[in-house]
Amino acid sequence: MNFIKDSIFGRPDEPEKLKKKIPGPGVPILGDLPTATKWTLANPGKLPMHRTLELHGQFGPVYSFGVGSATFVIVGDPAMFRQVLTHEDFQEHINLPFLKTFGARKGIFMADYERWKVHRRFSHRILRDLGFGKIQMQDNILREATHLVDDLRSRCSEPVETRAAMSCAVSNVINQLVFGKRFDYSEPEFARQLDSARMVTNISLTLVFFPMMFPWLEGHPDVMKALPGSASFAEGYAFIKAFCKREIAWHKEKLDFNNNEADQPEDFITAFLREQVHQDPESEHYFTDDDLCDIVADFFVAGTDTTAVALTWAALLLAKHQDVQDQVRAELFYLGDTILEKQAGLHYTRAFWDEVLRFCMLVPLNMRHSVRETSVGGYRIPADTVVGANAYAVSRNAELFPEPEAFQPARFLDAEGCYCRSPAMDGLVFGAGKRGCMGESLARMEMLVFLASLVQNFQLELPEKERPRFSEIFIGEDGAVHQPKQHRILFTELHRD
Ligand code: HEM
Repeated sequence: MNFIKDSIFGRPDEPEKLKKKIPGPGVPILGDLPTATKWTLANPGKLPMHRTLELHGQFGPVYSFGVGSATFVIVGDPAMFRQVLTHEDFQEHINLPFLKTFGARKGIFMADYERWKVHRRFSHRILRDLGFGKIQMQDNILREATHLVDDLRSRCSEPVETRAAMSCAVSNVINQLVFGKRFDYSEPEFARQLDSARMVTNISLTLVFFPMMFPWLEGHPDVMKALPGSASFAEGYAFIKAFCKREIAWHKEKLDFNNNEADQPEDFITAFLREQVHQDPESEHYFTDDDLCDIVADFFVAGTDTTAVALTWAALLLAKHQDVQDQVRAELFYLGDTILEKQAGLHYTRAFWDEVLRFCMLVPLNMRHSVRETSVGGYRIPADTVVGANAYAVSRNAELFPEPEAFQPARFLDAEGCYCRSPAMDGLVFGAGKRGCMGESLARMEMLVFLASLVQNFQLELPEKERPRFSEIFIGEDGAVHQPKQHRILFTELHRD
């Protein structure tokens, strides 16, 4: 029994160890600011996630640094990583003052604990009723895949910026689910929507961390709004909220609340509004229109660029590794629309996806905060400490994943070529525990269907011009999601004989 408990939550820490100071970089008073600046200047083009790995090697699996009044603890050992994600002492996401400044308080991601609990439970129920993550969603995704293929086919003569194409397809799946409609890829309104999602996802880490280091900024929204990257984030977020508000108003207008026939609501907003009329507006758990707007905005932001960027990485890796592309295609080429029913037998494709997600690490650092005093790895963690579960360090752990910098889908296959899930992948990509990703099953479905539609219809290649840039493209860019640098891929149509 103790063994099971320890492997899930980690081993209880011995009291005498808890007195140790957590090692880490930095100098007295100025903290990590000079050391981080020196590293950035010495490593142009590299990202903070790369530094976390170096610090992990230098200081060990738990290290800490301070800047301003904030202390950050970063945990990169696999068992401790899972402890941070699943233990109730770390069940809250970090307080992100900049998000609150721009009005994101009532959805799921940033809601206070009590509100989060109600919103998450309720949203889960609605999504389940809408067939979320189940085979019913398949039709929506398959339909969108045909639009994606048509779009790429019309642009076969020249290299295509993959991320933009993937964003259209992925976003329309969320649009169907949440708003009950899809957009034509050429609609200007849709382009604005996608630009806005990108402005939000491309948020600079300065904007994320600076206000945490200098909390007095929270009382000075004007200064916060002047920080670098803030204008673009604010513009993107305001557009998404305004769009969600318009959609809610439109749904309210057309919805017939007296018609109880509609047991099977067609989208999230309709289901939410139907529930709202049965609630007592005086109750503390009453769902307001503002709650709905923020929840819907959370789904839109969390569900668009994450999956689109995963597909962009996958396309890039297929273009780079033609042998891998051949093997994925061999498994998917003749499956047509039956892909999701057959997925259990798609051994190479499942291994491919695990390796893509391990290799590119979309969310390298999963940030939580300690809700009470606790401990990790023998160190005392005071209440209200920001604790980062370093998924990137786990993904580069050579004991778990030999030659971690090599892209090798076969590492997830056994000697017979059967897919073999590694327990080390648990929580690595989608988080885990009560705060784990709400969209994992949908994202996995989309990744599989859209990937199949690409390899069934096109040969993917890196254009000559992009080849020398490969390592630069690969180091990628920061933001809420780790993404490859902008690039283009050549899609050549395949003909079935
Ligand atoms: C490849 C695609 C995706 C990746 C890599 C991803 C990753 C993540 C991660 C790492 C978290 C934080 C988990 C934690 O703290 O343990 C998260 C949270 C979340 N994700 Fe995703 N996600 C993806 C797709 C989606 C989709 C499609 C949706 C919605 C439809 C979605 C909705 C959410 C929401 C609402 C949360 C906040 C959960 C909470 O705070 O309780 N995600 N996601």
